Order: sequence, then structure tokens, then C-alpha cells
Amino acid sequence: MSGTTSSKVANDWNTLISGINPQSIQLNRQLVANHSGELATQFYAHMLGAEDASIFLSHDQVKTRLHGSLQQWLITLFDIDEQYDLAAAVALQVKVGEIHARIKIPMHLVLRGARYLKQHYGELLQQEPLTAEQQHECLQHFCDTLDVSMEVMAQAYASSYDRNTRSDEVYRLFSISQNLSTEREKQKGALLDWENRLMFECTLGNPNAELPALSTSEFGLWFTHKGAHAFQDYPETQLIDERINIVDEQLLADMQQGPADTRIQSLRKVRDETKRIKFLLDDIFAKSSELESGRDVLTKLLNRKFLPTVLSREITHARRNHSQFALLSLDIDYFKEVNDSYGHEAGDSVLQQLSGFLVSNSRAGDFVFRLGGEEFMVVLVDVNKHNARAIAENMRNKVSAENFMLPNGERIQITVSSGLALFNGHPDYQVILRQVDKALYDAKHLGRNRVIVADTDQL
Ligand SMILES: Nc1nc2c(ncn2[C@@H]2O[C@H](COP(=O)(O)OP(=O)(O)OP(=O)(O)O)[C@@H](O)[C@H]2O)c(=O)[nH]1
Repeated sequence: MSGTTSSKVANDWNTLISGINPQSIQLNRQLVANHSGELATQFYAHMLGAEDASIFLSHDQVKTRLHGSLQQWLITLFDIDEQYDLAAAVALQVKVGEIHARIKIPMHLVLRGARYLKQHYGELLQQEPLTAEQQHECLQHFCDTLDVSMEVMAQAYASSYDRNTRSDEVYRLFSISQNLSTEREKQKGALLDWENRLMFECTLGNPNAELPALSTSEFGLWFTHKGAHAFQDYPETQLIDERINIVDEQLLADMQQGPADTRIQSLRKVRDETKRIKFLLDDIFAKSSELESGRDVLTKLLNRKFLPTVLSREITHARRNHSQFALLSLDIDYFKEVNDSYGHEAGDSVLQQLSGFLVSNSRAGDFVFRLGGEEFMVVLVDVNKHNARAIAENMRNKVSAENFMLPNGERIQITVSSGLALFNGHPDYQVILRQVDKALYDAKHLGRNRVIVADTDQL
């Protein structure tokens, strides 16, 4: 929202307040403060009652937290009188609108909640010993104030949403532009690995063991988290998704339970399906054109600008599928000493080697970012609290055992401090980012070369 628009709204707000009897403002302030809990409950009851809202606000902790925030927001909103700093009040509404855009709560649901708030407030006023005229003025002030707030929020929402969408689109184009031919071969190889593993399990493996699912294989994770998004406009993407489902839901089940001849037949069908997936992959990769790359120049990792897009998408995925992901941040310890002792070029070389190391030690569906300087972030997809911690510890251990080769031929060892935070259902990605930042900060201050897991139950 531009500065001119903000000051115009602040002026309008001021005019609105100065036209109201201060006694009515005081009455509303008192009544809203006394009934803030009940008003917040009304707001969410109607908002969450809508079917299209449940996906956004289904998490209990979120409900509890948002309920408190809404109460506080109402109290602050109706505390506003002529003495109040209206520019600050406008800024607060902008912030709320931006949070809604970030967690993608559609604006119409917020407006619906506001409509019911007005209705309920009218009923509350009727229970007060007020004249009809006083009631009317209080309700007018309540409705006008909410309307101004909604107007500001809607503007902030629209521009923030546009920004996010543009960034999503840039990311989508970017993510398909990376080394297309290498990626294609890598994913076809991953598909072949899964097929070979399946053949092995079928013929020589333990007959009671569960067969490896295609959707959770290296290829399946890459496809779900990256490929399907990058190639979302191609009909082949839908077809690949259907093939993966057929393999996992039907064919593997037949192979697991069916009689011997059915198993052989199903195995043949699996081969046919994987062959079709390979053809479909070739088609979509061939259709995609090379696009300008936007990777970090030194390390070729993803850079910070795509972090919001990736996190928003992973949050939506985790909430829809009741799965989890984790953020692992890694910061090299005493990196300044590497630069000071061996020179900047040596430091650059260590950053490049560590980047390659992180990529080769994470899975195809994971995302590795260089956030800047000597700080990295890995988005660990489809993990739980037990294996995420093990992955983080393993990564830290392996880094400390690795020899990093300097341009002068010397080898050095480094350590990293890590913060780890597991997604806890909160729809705003800033929450998990704050948690992982705090955990990294603690890891540094508790002595470095360690992993600290954030307490993500604390929202
Ligand atoms: N070679 C090189 N150095 C960089 C780059 N970006 C940041 N640095 C250096 O990274 C160092 C970071 O130093 P500090 O923030 O003090 O951190 P540190 O020495 O790693 O210490 P702790 O993080 O507290 O363990 C500085 O010397 C930066 O100049 C880069 O792209 N290349």
C-alpha cells in the first residue's frame, strides 16, 4: 500500500472519528473489551463454518492462537479515538492483510466473518441500557470502523497476493529451467532404480516384506514436490500422476497378495507403466524450453527469493496430505577464520564444496538453498520428528568428517551449527522460519558444531 493511500485512509478515519460523540466511542471501547472473546468466537464460527475455510484454519493450535490475536485486534481497533496515532492503526491493518495473503485465507471469508461480527454486535448493543439514538450511533461507529479496517486489509491483501503470485510464477518457470537434460536423465535413472529394486524384492526378497511404493521412491518424491509443479500446464503431468497411482494402489497390492500367476502378470504391467512414465517424461522435458536461470551465482543452489514460494507450497501439501516436512538451517562455524587464514578464494571454494555435499546428501524431493554468506537451508520433505533429527545429525557428522580441498592443495575440516524445526501445522511460513532461526542461534551460542531442535509445540 503506497504512502499516499495510507495517509488518505488515515485522514478518512480521522474524519469518521471526529463525527462521532466521544461517549459512543468510549461505550464501544468498553463493550468490545468486555465481549472480545465472544466476538472472536462468533467471527470464527461463521468463518470456519464455510466449507472452503476448513483447509486454511483446521489446526487446533492455530485456532487458539488466532482467537487470541483476533480478540487483541478488536480491542486495539476500538481503542482508537482522536488521540490515537492513525498511521500506526493503518499500518497494523496492512500487516494483518499481508498475513492473510501469506497464509492464503481468501478475503471473502474475512469479510464474511466481519459481516457476522456486525450482526452480533447489534444484538449485544440491544442488551445495553441505551437510548435508540445511542444504540444507532454506537453501531454506526462499529460498522464504519470495521469497514475502514477491511478496506485497508483488502488493499494490502491484493498487492501482497500479487507479489506472491508473481514470485510463484517466476519460481515455476525457474524450476523447470535447470539443466533440463541432466534432470531428465537423473529422474529416468531414479525410476529405473525403483523398478530394479521392485524386481529384486519380488524375486529374491522376503515374501512378507512390503513392496517399495513408487510415490515414495526418489523419483516419486521428485515428481510430487518438484516435477508436478514445474510441469503443471502439461497434460502429461496428470497422466504420470495417474500411472503412479495405478502402480501403488492396484498393481503393487495385486503383487503383494495375489496368486503366483497374477503376480507375474502384475509385474509385467508395472514394467509397462514405468515405460509409459518414461515416455511421458521425455515428452514434457522436450516441450519445455530453456529459461533464464536465477540460482545463486557462486554455489548454483536455490537462492533466498524462492524460499517463500517453496515453503507455501510445502505447507499446503503437508496440510492436505497430513504429512510433515522440516527446515534444517546450517551455518559454517568460524568461517571468517577460513577467509582470514587462506584467502577469499579458498572460502569460496569451501562454500562450493559444501553446497555440492548438501545436494548429494539430500533426497531428490528436498530443496537446498543458500540463504546468503555461509548460511544454508534444506527443506526436508516427507519426514517425521524422529528421522528429521537423525538426518540433521548425520549431515552435521558427515560435514565434520569431510576433507575440503583448498585451491593450494591443502585440505581442511569445518563444522556446522544447525537449527531444525518440524512443521507443526501453522499456515504462516514465517512461524517455522522464526523457529528454525532461533534454534540455529541457540546452536551457535551453546558452543557450535551441534543440532538444536526447535520446540515447535510452542507456537
Ligand atoms: N569467501 C567468502 N566468504 C564469505 C562469503 N559470504 C560471506 N563470507 C564471509 O563469511 C564470514 C562470516 O563471518 P561471521 O558472520 O563472523 O561468522 P563466522 O566467522 O562463521 O562465525 P560463527 O558463524 O559465529 O561461527 C565473513 O568473513 C564473510 O566475509 C562468500 O561468498 N565468500
